[in-house]
Amino acid sequence: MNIIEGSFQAKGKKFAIVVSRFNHFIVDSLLEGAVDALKRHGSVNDDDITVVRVPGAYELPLAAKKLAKKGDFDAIIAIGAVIRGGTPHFDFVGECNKGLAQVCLESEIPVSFGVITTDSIEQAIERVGTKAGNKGAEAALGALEMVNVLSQI
Ligand SMILES: Nc1c(NC[C@H](O)[C@H](O)[C@H](O)CO)[nH]c(=O)[nH]c1=O
Ligand SMILES: CC(=O)[C@@H](O)COP(=O)(O)O
Repeated sequence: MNIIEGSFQAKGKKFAIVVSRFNHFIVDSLLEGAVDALKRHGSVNDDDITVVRVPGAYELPLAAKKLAKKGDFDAIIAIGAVIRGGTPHFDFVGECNKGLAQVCLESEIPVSFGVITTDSIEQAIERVGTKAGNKGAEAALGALEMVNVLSQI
């Protein structure tokens, strides 16, 4: 039986992190977790990490598409925090995953999903490094593994 699975090792590989500024007090911790994971687990050089900031989660897919089209990156990590408010706006902004998945499939470049969608600030805080881990780091680990897996297919 042949099994293809990836390690996290990615020295020399290039990563773009597209990060939304909305809820920056949360997103900053997601970004920190993602960069830490790339460096500590992937041995990725600082110069091989590019951070692109956009206003909000709604803008993540367009920035990811432009980055994928440049062809300079082995993977893209999308980081954001969509926190439910008092209107259905959450339901629309949170759908940025559909655009990100489309970029991933069309470009055949891994676009990992580090956008948290929570009903409360407390839930968001739990997902940036307290009770529920750091979702930015998780997204980075997913990108590291996919770069390796795709290189073996
Ligand atoms: N409410 C949140 C937003 N809203 C802003 C949109 O993402 C977008 O930037 C705006 O509609 C202009 O096009 N964005 C988040 O990332 N998180 C939110 O909770
Ligand atoms: C996720 C959102 O768009 C949200 O922050 C907007 O808040 P509101 O629904 O109260 O306008």
